[in-house]
Amino acid sequence: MSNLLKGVNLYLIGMMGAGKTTVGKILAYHLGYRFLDTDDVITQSTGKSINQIFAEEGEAAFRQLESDVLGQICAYTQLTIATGGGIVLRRENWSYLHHGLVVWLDVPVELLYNRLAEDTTRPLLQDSDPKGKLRSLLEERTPLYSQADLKITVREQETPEEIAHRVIEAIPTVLKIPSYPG
Ligand SMILES: Nc1ncnc2c1ncn2[C@@H]1O[C@H](COP(=O)(O)OP(=O)(O)OP(=O)(O)O)[C@@H](O)[C@H]1O
Ligand SMILES: O=C(O)C1=C[C@@H](O)[C@@H](O)[C@H](O)C1
Ligand SMILES: [Mg+2]
Repeated sequence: MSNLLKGVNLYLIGMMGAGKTTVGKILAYHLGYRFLDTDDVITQSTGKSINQIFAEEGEAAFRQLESDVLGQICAYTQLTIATGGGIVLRRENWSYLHHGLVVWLDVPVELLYNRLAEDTTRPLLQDSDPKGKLRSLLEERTPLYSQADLKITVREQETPEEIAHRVIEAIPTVLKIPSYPG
């Protein structure tokens, strides 16, 4: 299985709560890849939670950190990377993402909401209408997520293992094998 992607990085994109972190760890295991999460790299390198960064420095500063981290990560190979839900917002991030294979975990708003209802770690959901916020973010970002190489539409009740399995099955249909001159 570790040969499937020939070292090409796999980037998971999608909304908050889509399962990028959860499914990404399973995919990394099956692919024989290392796992990285851009949100975790940011919190570890700054020593601050994402809530804290948003509150103290603002979203724009967080987005800059996110681009910096992505720029560093894409120099490596054999990684499965769970990205932050908003990574798709900056055009420059796509030049990094497209070094690898980009998989969009597309999850209906109802399911996202059920998963995140009790969660206070997503600053953008600290809203009087979190479901409405999820809906408007998804609407705004759908054209961006659609730039992924692969879209996996997640069904209710589908386990992270099942989703990871579907991603692995679909990879050969969209493979990007590095080409070497000569
Ligand atoms: N297939 C699934 N079935 C049930 N629960 C799931 C599934 N995938 C993820 N979850 C749960 O949903 C929550 C959000 O998942 P996760 O943190 O992996 O999402 P994420 O896409 O990484 O979100 P973020 O962009 O905010 O980092 C977690 O509590 C996780 O356990
Ligand atoms: O969807 C988003 O904009 C975000 C998702 C999370 O992964 C974090 O990156 C942060 O909470 C912002
Ligand atoms: Mg995550």
